[in-house]
Amino acid sequence: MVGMTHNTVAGIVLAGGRSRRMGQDKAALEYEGVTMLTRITEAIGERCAPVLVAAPEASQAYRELSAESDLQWVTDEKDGSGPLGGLVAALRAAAAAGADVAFVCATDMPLVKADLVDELLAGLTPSTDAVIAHDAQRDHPMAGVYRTSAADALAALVDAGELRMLAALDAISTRRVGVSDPNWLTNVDAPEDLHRLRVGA
Ligand SMILES: Nc1nc2c(ncn2[C@@H]2O[C@H](COP(=O)(O)OP(=O)(O)OP(=O)(O)O)[C@@H](O)[C@H]2O)c(=O)[nH]1
Repeated sequence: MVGMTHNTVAGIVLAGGRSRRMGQDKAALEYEGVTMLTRITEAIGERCAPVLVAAPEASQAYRELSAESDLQWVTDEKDGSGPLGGLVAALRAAAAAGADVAFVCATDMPLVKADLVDELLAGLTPSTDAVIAHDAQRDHPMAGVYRTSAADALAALVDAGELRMLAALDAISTRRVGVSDPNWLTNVDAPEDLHRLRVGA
């Protein structure tokens, strides 16, 4: 059955990266006068509760933003385990908050909309652990809905040294779906990406 309803869908923003290509922390970067983190948490907050921000304690985002923030922050269980390690910690926190499913995105996706959450949720079946967005270029594991019950399987991979998101998704039951507006999936890694977005190129 496709199109199940979910009582509680948490939101998870992965925000603990080092932003080396951008040269400054992407969570705190402003787009259209608002920080990326605020834009995204407000957009997904229309559908998701709680909204959790995952970052290692040592990350710039955690050190500089968490104290002043009204958001719920979840620290990675192990530093250096990358987005997958952050996802595991956040899925466990979402489960503890009563959510069976969480929408997951990166903090460098300023065009994420609540409609993306709805479209991915519509693709979740009883036997599916995750539904991720797919476009003509690639799969987008950081635009997906994940069952919180998948946390242990993903944690076992992290413990075994597998930190690649797409490889991890092959170890659980994952569906790929197209979304109606691929712009939602735009991510900005470097200053030129942000420039392109600002000039609408
Ligand atoms: N919680 C958590 N999030 C992470 C971690 N590493 C990356 N992310 C997030 O995952 C998303 C994708 O990260 P990347 O763009 O691949 O890496 P980055 O470190 O942010 O940027 P680069 O240093 O330029 O590679 C971003 O939203 C990051 O903030 C991590 O170790 N923990």
